[in-house]
Amino acid sequence: MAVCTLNSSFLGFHQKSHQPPQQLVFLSGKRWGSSKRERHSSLSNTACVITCSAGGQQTVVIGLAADSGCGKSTFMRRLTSVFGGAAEPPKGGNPDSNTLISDTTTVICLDDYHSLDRTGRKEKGVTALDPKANDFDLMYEQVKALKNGVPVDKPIYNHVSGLLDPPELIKPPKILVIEGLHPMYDSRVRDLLDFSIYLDISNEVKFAWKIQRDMAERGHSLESIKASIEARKPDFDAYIDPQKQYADAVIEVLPTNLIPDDNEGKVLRVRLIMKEGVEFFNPVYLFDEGSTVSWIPCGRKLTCSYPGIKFSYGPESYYGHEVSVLEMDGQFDRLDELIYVESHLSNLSTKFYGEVTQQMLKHSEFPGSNNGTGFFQTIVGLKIRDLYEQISASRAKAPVEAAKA
Ligand SMILES: Nc1ncnc2c1ncn2[C@@H]1O[C@H](COP(=O)(O)OP(=O)(O)OP(=O)(O)O)[C@@H](O)[C@H]1O
Ligand SMILES: O=C(CO)[C@H](O)[C@H](O)COP(=O)(O)O
Repeated sequence: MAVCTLNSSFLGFHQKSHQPPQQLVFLSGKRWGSSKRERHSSLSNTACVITCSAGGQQTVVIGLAADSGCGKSTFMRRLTSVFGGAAEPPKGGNPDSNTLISDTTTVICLDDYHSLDRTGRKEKGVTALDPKANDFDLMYEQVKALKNGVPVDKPIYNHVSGLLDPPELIKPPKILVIEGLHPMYDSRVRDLLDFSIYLDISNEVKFAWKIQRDMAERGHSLESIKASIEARKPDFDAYIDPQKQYADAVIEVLPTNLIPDDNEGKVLRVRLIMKEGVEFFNPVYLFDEGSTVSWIPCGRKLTCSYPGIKFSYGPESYYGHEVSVLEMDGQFDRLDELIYVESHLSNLSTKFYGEVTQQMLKHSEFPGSNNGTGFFQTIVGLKIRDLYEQISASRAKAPVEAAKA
């Protein structure tokens, strides 16, 4: 049975009114809708669009939370690559759009829901991390509309000018990724997520990455970088960091334990924390599911230079949830040898032997490709593809089952 939605006013779904689009719903060829709605629809001057999906298929919504400069864009590039095809900003749109669209995925940046522009935040003395600087009502309404197959006019926060630009039209994709500071902050938005990820970069590592990027690419001084991190910290602790308790998967990035008192931040210890009992998500395991394992793979099949590589795996508790944790400390010398590690991991959701290694080799120039950040981001990308395929299959089956009953 097809479920079709006639949306008569998506172009009028403006940020000020916060009104969801008018809809007429057709089920099995019958039309369901109040006469008031029909009147509104027929009188409307706005453009119409019919979104129709076989089997009531909905958009799968993924949330990715992290502080600024913590690798969200890099992760998104790895994720879209798993689905094939390039991700690009909307064609012919605002050149400063933050949106990336590929055949399967649309990634929207939640900075677009800043309700205060740069000047407004300065005047009110709030940071972009403060919920007061963001419009969660609109975020909720628009993510819900997209999930239900209805296009929206999403605002754009322009990072170049610091202003709110006119909105851009976003059509419902197969997979919608909402990435940014607050995808799990508002419980209404959180409840719309089919899967959520938190990139948890420790302060030491965040500092090292920010210095590397902002000094080299943006011409900031060391002092100004330090000041900006310090200024954001109280709001980060209050509003961003607590979201990790809700995440289905957390990628935690810490300084290495392999070099005593290391303060260079080059060698990393990365932990993939995977919640147990999440529908359509089976945590990855090393050797034996549920056991506690420590593994040093360096030797004949994996080249390691100082300080080597150490993997660990086992069950833990995280904010009161049962989780499985896979940890990698150290870095790879040769990416083609990663196949050796991959072959010892199970539940990877790959479509063929060596797919993780292939993805890693394809993007060897991305930051984190020689350590657990790139490795685990790639694995999470494959798990999201699997989750999407399972959700789609179960939704396609549901109406058939209902029709049989
Ligand atoms: N895994 C990694 N290993 C080393 N450095 C990294 C890694 N991921 C990101 N970085 C560093 O952090 C910078 C920011 O990465 P990226 O653009 O992916 O983050 P972001 O969260 O999207 O940032 P923003 O929100 O500020 O746009 C990169 O230019 C790089 O210097
Ligand atoms: O934390 C951020 C999210 O990426 C930005 O700092 C926030 O969007 C504010 O932007 P700008 O730096 O343009 O004032």
